[in-house]
Amino acid sequence: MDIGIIGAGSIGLLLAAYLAKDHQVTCYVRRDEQKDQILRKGIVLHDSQHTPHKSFRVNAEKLEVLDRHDFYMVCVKYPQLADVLQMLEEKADTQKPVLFIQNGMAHVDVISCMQRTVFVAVLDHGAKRINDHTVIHTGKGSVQAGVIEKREETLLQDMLKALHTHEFPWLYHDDPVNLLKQKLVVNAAINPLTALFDVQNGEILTNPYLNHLAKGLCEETCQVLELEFGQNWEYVQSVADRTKLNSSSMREDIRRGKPSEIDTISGYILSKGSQNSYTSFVYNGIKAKERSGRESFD
Ligand SMILES: NC(=O)C1=CN([C@@H]2O[C@H](COP(=O)(O)OP(=O)(O)OC[C@H]3O[C@@H](n4cnc5c(N)ncnc54)[C@H](OP(=O)(O)O)[C@@H]3O)[C@@H](O)[C@H]2O)C=CC1
Ligand SMILES: CC(C)(CO)C(=O)C(=O)O
Repeated sequence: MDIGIIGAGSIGLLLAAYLAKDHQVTCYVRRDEQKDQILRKGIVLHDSQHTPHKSFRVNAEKLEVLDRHDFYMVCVKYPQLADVLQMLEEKADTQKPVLFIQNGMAHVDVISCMQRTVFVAVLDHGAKRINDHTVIHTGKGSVQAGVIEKREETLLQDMLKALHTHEFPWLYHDDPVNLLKQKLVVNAAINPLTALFDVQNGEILTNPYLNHLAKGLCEETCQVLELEFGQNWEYVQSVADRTKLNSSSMREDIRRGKPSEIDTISGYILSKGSQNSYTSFVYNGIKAKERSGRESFD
């Protein structure tokens, strides 16, 4: 298949490296330096500490020259999604499907209104970009994708069969919105707290005050999403334990002065419910951090 991957950060580079083995891949980036690095050196993938790294040849282009492909995959973070959607509307082949892999849920409302075939996916891979053309596969998992419109099921299933390998599984899920909801509970309870208090994920379990706040966030999120609390709170705690030494993506964004995904995580919950005092506090707290970060760069 001929695949266009938009955004070559941790996830875009990871997908591009694995797909390049069997498919023709073009990475769309926004900086000339990144385009040059990928074209000159290929994508370097470190998939474990014990195997030598491998390099994969892919094409690279600036997003402004977005071309025709069989399948588009959007791998930018939520704050950059609006620019990409505009470019897709203007330049991408309207007959070809687009897969969105963002965390959070605010994008679902937006993409559901697009006049084209859209799919959503949830990844449980861990990936970390170490430079413009190198990515470490920090945690192996799968990509689970599903449709928004039932009538597009067969098309997606056929495409996933073409992408799937034992080494890097691409799986069909018949209720992707539910998967996104479960992931949203984890991100809503862990990400803003770890960013506000500048702690690793494990502190949610070991600091009783943070544990109390995380539980409150989890309760509010489950209520808005109409999910059972007990099971989801267990899940949040198991993820915090499994990733106890990780620094959450929101903490990293705030530390680097980059816009976070707060609007599609806590912001989405606030947009759907009214009595959410814990969520409102962390939402405004992260917004305040983003604002002060920006002022210090001005
Ligand atoms: N990392 C992970 O392990 C996981 C991430 N996710 C989700 O996947 C999504 C992507 O995450 P991740 O890869 O970590 O994010 P990154 O920040 O690493 O990558 C985003 C990339 O998008 C690029 N980008 C931004 N705007 C544009 C644009 N207009 N045109 C072209 N490229 C653009 C950025 O370019 P530049 O380098 O120039 O800033 C960057 O390379 C997020 O929603 C995240 O929540 C989900 C599961 C796991
Ligand atoms: C699961 C968790 C919290 C792992 O750090 C994550 O998804 C993130 O940081 O965005």
